[in-house]
Amino acid sequence: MNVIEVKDVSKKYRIYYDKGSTLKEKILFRNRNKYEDKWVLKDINLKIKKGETVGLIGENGSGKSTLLKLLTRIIYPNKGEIIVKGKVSSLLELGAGFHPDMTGRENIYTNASIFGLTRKEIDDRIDDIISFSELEESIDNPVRTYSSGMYMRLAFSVAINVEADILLVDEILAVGDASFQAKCFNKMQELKNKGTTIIIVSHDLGSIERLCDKSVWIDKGIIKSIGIPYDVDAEYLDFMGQKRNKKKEGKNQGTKASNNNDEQEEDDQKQDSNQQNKEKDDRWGNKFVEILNPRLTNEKNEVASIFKSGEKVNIRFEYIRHNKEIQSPVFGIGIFRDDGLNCYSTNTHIDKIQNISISDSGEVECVLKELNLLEGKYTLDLAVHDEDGLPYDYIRKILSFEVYSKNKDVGVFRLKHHWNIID
Ligand SMILES: Nc1ncnc2c1ncn2[C@@H]1O[C@H](COP(=O)(O)OP(=O)(O)OP(=O)(O)O)[C@@H](O)[C@H]1O
Repeated sequence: MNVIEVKDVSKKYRIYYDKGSTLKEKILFRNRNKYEDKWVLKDINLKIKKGETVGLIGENGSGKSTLLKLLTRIIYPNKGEIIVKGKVSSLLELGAGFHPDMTGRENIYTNASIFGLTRKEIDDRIDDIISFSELEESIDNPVRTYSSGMYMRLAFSVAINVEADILLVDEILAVGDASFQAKCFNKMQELKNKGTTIIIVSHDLGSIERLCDKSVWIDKGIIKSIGIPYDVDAEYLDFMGQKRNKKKEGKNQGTKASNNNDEQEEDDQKQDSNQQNKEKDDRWGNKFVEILNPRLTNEKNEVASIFKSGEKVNIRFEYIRHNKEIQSPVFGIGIFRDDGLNCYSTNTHIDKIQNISISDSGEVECVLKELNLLEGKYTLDLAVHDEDGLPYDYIRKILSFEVYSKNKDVGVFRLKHHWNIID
């Protein structure tokens, strides 16, 4: 049975523009439109069954909270229809609904009564609510004296103790300390097991995967994908990774394009002097063979600096031979985590690549079939040297890159594995 049905729902906000504060501005801008309509949700269709736990994911400003507010009926759609069957409890804006001058205890009574509990029902539960919030010592102080974490504890404790059929939660797991977050998570798991329908907005994809049966990815006000969290989250992460790569590329091109002004020259000079310092500290060797134009490319053969864990990555660079006597140098790579840990290093000698014969110039590629590093920031070292390690060109931290992952395992690498539980 569907307990929530969202049918062709669109929502717009009206944004009013200031005509200016001075008389001159008011006259100048008198014909300016007073407002603009911004559609933040467009033709949303969604069905949620009783007992389902659904995660709403998406970039900042994509419309997730707006959808939750529509389900709570704090706001209404401009188009379409929303059907919600059952008692709804919600935890949206932090502490919304609390009166700052009332004590924690008084706020529990008013807040829980908004969710439809009678005074007797609240009396029966108040000890549980206070105990879950762990606010025994400050429960009789006005809530304006509470920290944001304390607000959240109180709000969550009320929201989960009103025995609603549907619980709507916005980003709860981002607030509060780790132990309270874990307690909230367990409580939601408990409610889920009891059959409560839960819709949760979160940027913590790991929690969504552990808790939810379904993920809904909202992008710029439309539903981009619905399905098993594992799949939808992966699609979303891919999309975000590609977007960040494009942004970075754009920025680089922008810097190159605006080469003519003084500020840019100053920046270039700073960069040059940084480069010279870097050369001193991070580059050494006799340059008999020189490394040039290093880059990392992704599965699509595009130059990139952000990769999904497990993705195929090619390390590429060119070389120029300045000393013709060098026939078969050793090429090497080293990957370091941002805390300096050497995650992996190898070279053509270790890898037993025989009979390397170079020309005056050429290109080298090291193909990493699966970059199974865990999420984090990394740098790359490149080297070309002779068989005894005498460096021709050794460059530390020549490139930086990031790895993102939806897996939350800990360590350096993701080792391929599976589990067998044997009786
Ligand atoms: N009251 C409002 N008036 C005008 N615009 C609003 C209002 N509330 C939200 N918006 C705009 O609507 C869009 C969607 O906002 P919403 O809060 O739903 O996004 P979100 O996906 O929950 O983002 P986040 O992950 O940052 O919480 C944003 O561009 C936001 O600026």
